[in-house]
Amino acid sequence: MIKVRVPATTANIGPGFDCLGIALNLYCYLEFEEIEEGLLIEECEDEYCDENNLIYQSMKKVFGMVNYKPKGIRIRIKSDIPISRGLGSSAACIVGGLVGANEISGGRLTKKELLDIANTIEGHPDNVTPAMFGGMTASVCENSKVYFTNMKVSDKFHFYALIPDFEVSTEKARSVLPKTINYKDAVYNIGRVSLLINALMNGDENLLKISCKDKLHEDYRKNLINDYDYIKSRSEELGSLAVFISGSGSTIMAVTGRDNNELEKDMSSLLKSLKDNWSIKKLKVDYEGVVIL
Ligand SMILES: Nc1ncnc2c1ncn2[C@@H]1O[C@H](COP(=O)(O)OP(=O)(O)OP(=O)(O)O)[C@@H](O)[C@H]1O
Ligand SMILES: N[C@@H](CCO)C(=O)O
Repeated sequence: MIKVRVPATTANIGPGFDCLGIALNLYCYLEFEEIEEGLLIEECEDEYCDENNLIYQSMKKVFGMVNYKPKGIRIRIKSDIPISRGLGSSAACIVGGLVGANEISGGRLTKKELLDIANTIEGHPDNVTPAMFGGMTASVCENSKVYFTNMKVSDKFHFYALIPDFEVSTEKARSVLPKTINYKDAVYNIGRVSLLINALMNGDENLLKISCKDKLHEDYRKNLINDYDYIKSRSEELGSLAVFISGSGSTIMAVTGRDNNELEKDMSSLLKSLKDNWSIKKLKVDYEGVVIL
């Protein structure tokens, strides 16, 4: 039996739409086994418990590429990554499925080759790259190949995920984006994402404050997240250096410059006063990416 652990990921990080992502220490655990026949998916939510399951569909891509025909497949899912909350649950399924299938079929593909397949399935590389390799990654895709760089985030920064009980699917969150953007907005983001990478690596708090801002997706998506503006402004008042939509939402990510117990306490009581149920999770950067346990 093969056991795989895949980290959650937060993508975009403000201005880095579809490019920047960070792996976090919240995990999806998967077990894989070749069985005599059929498809057995254990501990899976009913709506995902069939042939269309994203983990299984990802496995089939690897089997097809290396021409391996398993008799049957058993998958067990134990995931702490909430679904459709902007913490990379789909990337974790894809990366986990690809790595599991590669192990079952004799380990013929490299991690880099698996990343290229993962990106094709997900449609953008910003979650699957850190899920595969860990750390903070900047990635782009050219001719179906992912080119990326892997970086360390300064230990100075702390990540607080504010996770609501409602989902926002990536499909929905992409459907509200405009078809074109204007030059000014593109320039706004290009400058900021360049500075943001530097700020996160070097622990530059002032630069983080200025650079973690976005004009390409936040304004269009925030209406899908109840109380977004209120939570963001209160969180900034309480000492967050940056507050952004994690991936395509619905989670809101707050970054602080120190271990801020006060912020955690104050944010918890603020979130309790809202009409939806929100939880707050303090997360660290994961530097391992997917691992075979
Ligand atoms: N534990 C799971 N079991 C089965 N399928 C899952 C699981 N987690 C995620 N999925 C699949 O991933 C889809 C959710 O992907 P979606 O892109 O909407 O959200 P996300 O990946 O959590 O968010 P984001 O991409 O913004 O970080 C589900 O509809 C399902 O197909
Ligand atoms: N970059 C992606 C991340 C979510 O999958 C988006 O914002 O749509």
